[in-house]
Amino acid sequence: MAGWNENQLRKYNIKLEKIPTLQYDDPKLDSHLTNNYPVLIKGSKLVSRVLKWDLDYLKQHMSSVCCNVIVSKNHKFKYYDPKKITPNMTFKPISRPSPMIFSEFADKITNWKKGDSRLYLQQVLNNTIGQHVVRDFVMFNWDWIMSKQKICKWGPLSSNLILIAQEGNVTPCHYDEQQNMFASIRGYKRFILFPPSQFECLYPHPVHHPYDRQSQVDFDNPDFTKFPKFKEACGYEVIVGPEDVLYIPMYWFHHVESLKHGGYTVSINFWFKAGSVEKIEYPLLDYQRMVIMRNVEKMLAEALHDPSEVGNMLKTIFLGRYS
Ligand SMILES: CCC[C@@H](CC(=O)O)C(=O)C(=O)O
Ligand SMILES: [Zn+2]
Repeated sequence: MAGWNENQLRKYNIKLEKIPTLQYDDPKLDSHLTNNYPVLIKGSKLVSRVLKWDLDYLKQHMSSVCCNVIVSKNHKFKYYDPKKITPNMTFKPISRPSPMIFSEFADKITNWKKGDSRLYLQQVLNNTIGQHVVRDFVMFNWDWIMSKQKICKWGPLSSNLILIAQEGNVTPCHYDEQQNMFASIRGYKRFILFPPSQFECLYPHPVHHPYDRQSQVDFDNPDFTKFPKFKEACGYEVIVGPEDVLYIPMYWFHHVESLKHGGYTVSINFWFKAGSVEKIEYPLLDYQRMVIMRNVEKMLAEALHDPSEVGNMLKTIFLGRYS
């Protein structure tokens, strides 16, 4: 008996495959992780000691903590890097940060009405969030996840985010440059993942754009004229429920939604820096090709001293010579 059903999922016309599910102690698990292949992991008890982290409990223990909350005029919370907004740019994001204390966030989502702006709490778990929550934090199954970090030769744990989303909230398709072990505490989230090899179908914004790493394609209303190859995208879908852990390999695109009518969701992610690559092997891995493309964009912008000239120079290099 799954705790969710199909009509809680948003409708997209994208071809979808399934992601494998393995027990935390399955001998096949490590080869998925070391080969940067997504997998849903059951039974790890990674966050089982904090299943009590619901709004009431957190209101009790971190009510006056100021948290990073994103507010959106619609259901999409598309991340942007404010440091990449330049003075001569007209950039009007739909969602924006609106820090508030936890009790205010809890009250706003409890009393939310259709038409109100939506909220998404995305707070780094560190010692500013109060001793009680920090004490719970140490009760994660660190032995297990650190054993995976070691086996996979990932870099250090860079951060944990606690994520509290309203039902129906969407984090649009994007990729991260870190390995991610994503744990669900409350509610169900639907993930649609795409491998780095589908870069050409997902059209991420230019590296210097505030929406760097985010797909330009609006899944709710794809513009097939501007993004024709999106028709060829083939996603890998998985529903992540309480106590499940999803491994999201670095550079894999992912669209994430908190199921409609499922109540608010509470999740924790574990971002690990990429490990250092001992020796480059050929043929290159698809994620390494994304790293190269990012470096070309960065180097050109640096050399030209103007990110807006990068496109023209790439066109000059390519048209009639490589096309
Ligand atoms: C800010 C991080 C949001 C998260 C997706 C989600 O749970 O909405 C994600 O994209 C990730 O963990 O990488
Ligand atoms: Zn992400």
